[in-house]
Amino acid sequence: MSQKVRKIVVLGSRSVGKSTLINQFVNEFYADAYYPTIENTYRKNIRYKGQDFECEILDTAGQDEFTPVNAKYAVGVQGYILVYSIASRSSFEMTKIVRDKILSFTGSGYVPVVLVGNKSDLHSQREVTAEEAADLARSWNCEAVESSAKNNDNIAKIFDKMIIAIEHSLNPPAEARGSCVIF
Ligand SMILES: Nc1nc2c(ncn2[C@@H]2O[C@H](COP(=O)(O)OP(=O)(O)OP(=O)(O)O)[C@@H](O)[C@H]2O)c(=O)[nH]1
Repeated sequence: MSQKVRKIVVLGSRSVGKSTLINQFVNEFYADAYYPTIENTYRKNIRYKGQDFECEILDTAGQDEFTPVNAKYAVGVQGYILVYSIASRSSFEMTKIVRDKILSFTGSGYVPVVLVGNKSDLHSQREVTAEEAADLARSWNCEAVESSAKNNDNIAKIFDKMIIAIEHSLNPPAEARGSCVIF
């Protein structure tokens, strides 16, 4: 069966673990060292419902409120993984700013997103509850996942949920498409 290509962009504040979680997923590799990313593309196949998806995953430099969303992060992109650290409220707030920028750049009211609270191993430093992340995700009509790239906890789940969200957006159920009845 032919492979479908899915382009996914990973965005979020600096040092929340974007590169680390991608490396855990793609290369099963974890490093404690921190090297700020400029930009990197990774590839990995994901199998979902008997279909293979060739995922192109774009790792980006940490965002702040002044970082523009450029065409690279929008043209041909089907889904976004927005990452914050559960130990950083400001990084959680940044996911809202980044999503708003994507919506205004693409001129759409909805984009497939998985909201990821990484560093879930840092229990004693937690600043963002799982409930408020779930509430935010619900308001975006998307899913929230807490992960630890350090412990390889829930990393594959992030990408599974991303593929599901993209497939739903490309093939919405009939009622969401506004089905008609022919007599
Ligand atoms: N405790 C803990 N540390 C993590 C986790 N994920 C990443 N880190 C650490 O956090 C630091 C930053 O990780 P990166 O993956 O480089 O973060 P980034 O978001 O790609 O950073 P930028 O390239 O600046 O945007 C590194 O020292 C990682 O080892 C995690 O799940 N738990």
